[in-house]
Amino acid sequence: MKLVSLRGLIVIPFVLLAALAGTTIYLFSNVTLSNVSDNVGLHYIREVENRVNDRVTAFMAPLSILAELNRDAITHHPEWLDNLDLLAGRFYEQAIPYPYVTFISLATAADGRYVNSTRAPFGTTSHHVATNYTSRPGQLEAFEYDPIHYVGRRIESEPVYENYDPRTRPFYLDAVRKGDTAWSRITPYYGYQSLGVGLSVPIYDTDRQLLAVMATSVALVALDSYLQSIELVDGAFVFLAEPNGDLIAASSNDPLYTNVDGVVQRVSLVSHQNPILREAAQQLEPGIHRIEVAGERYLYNIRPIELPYGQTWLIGVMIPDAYYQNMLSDFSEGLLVMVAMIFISIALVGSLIARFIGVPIMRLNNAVNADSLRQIGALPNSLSHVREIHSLGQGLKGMASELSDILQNLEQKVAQRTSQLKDENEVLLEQSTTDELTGLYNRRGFNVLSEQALQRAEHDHESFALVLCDIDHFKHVNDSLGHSVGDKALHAVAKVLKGHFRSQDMIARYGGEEFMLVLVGISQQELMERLQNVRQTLSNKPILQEMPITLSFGMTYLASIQDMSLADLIHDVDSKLYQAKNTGRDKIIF
Ligand SMILES: Nc1nc2c(ncn2[C@@H]2O[C@H](COP(=O)(O)OP(=O)(O)OP(=O)(O)O)[C@@H](O)[C@H]2O)c(=O)[nH]1
Repeated sequence: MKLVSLRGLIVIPFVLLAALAGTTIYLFSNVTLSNVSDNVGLHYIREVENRVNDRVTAFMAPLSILAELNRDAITHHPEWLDNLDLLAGRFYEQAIPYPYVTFISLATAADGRYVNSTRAPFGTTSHHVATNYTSRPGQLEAFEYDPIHYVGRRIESEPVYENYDPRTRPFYLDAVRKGDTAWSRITPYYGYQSLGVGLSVPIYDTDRQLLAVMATSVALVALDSYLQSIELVDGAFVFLAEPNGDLIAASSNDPLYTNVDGVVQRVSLVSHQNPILREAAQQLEPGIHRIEVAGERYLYNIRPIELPYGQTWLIGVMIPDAYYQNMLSDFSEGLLVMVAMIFISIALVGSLIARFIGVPIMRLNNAVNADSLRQIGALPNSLSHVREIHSLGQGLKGMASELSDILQNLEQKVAQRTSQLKDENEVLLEQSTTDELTGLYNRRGFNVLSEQALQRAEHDHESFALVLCDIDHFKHVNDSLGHSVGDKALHAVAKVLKGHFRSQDMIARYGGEEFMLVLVGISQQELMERLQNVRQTLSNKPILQEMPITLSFGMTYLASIQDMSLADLIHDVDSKLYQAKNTGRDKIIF
């Protein structure tokens, strides 16, 4: 089973969570920002377009209003055509509210009479009327407006045109050709720095006979001034153009037409000196476009303006991406900081949780796994501020303290019990190696100690002697005096033997009435002396009054151990004892 550390379990998910949250917020916000920025750009474009659209629509409205107003009036009052002076006054007064309306004119179809209200494109200073019938037919002259007679004093400074037949003029021909209201081409006014456009209306009688053509025109310089007056963001453009790309007005202060040697040519977007407008000319379909010029990207929209009588103009607005990207860059930076803060906060919370939970639990874990109750006892009382962990720590400390006491008691008891067992073992060992009747070692005692004695002698280069002695005719003692007397005799013999040997010498009851002596580091002479003394004592101080007790001895003596096994030695003393028994008893054979 793969194990995971608690700290890792807390920190890693938190860090992953923080990274996930941060990335999600960042990506989501970036997408949102991107949408917002596009929307900001579009919103800006729409705003400009709406303003231009409203302005153009409002600016151009008088043309159709005046055209329709006069067409309807004259259609219903064809008799007015008999006195064109009345119309001179009417046209002059109609032009007053509209400073950019340059001409309101009328030409009769039958005889080519012509009357107009004329004004320079830039204001009211030279507003007057003109006719081609006042002095003599066909002579076009300018007159001051007279509020009573309408056609007042002739203006000497204005030129006079002979044989002026309006029916040959484009405004007249356009209307007649179309048979309905017609727009004129946009052309510059002669002698004025302004483009102009006109609307001409054929007026018919009830039999659809052409009575007259009424026309009106407006100077477009105001639209150009208006576009230049709009406060645009840096690098932005607004233009008003015809669908073929010919410019009508633009926010840049460039000429809208050229006049080379009297040849007038409109400036078109397609051949404009500004590369951005040239690029814009490639996409004149209504809608949103993206263009790029010299590494600068633009959001660009074309919106058609539908004027009356089938005329369409285009409004183009371009704004550089940098505009709204700059606007939003501060927000993006703020967003980055915010994302970083969220990331750091979540990671910090994870670390704090890891610290408040993970660290104390790790300390608990280390203490518990240290194989020492003392480590648990040494844990601080304020292990953690988390209640459950604090409680766990306290509980473990309590358990450790209790266990420590129990162990201490247990150790004491074990020590006591061990000591007792040791004593008991010693007693048992002694009992198991001691002959009950004589108090000497028994056969088991002999087996254990004789081997040790042999090794000690070999190690210390000491002499080693083995003596086996047997009570003579002991069966006779038992048989004649009884077993209890026999036992008493055995006990007495043992006592005699003990009395004649050193404390380090081992004396064992080897068989029923057989005794084995093991002696290390004793001279053969001394040994012999001691054995003789035993015989002497038994002889001098009889154990039993009824009969003497004698012993037969088999003895083997080694001044140094030379590859002799104990079994060999025992066998040797046993044969010698047998020899003593067979040769009269009460003797020592060695
Ligand atoms: N009372 C008493 N008799 C014992 C004890 N152990 C052995 N005996 C007796 O010792 C006698 C030994 O007899 P034997 O082996 O014939 O030897 P013996 O009569 O001493 O003859 P030799 O050894 O040849 O001199 C037996 O009668 C045993 O019953 C004991 O613990 N108490």
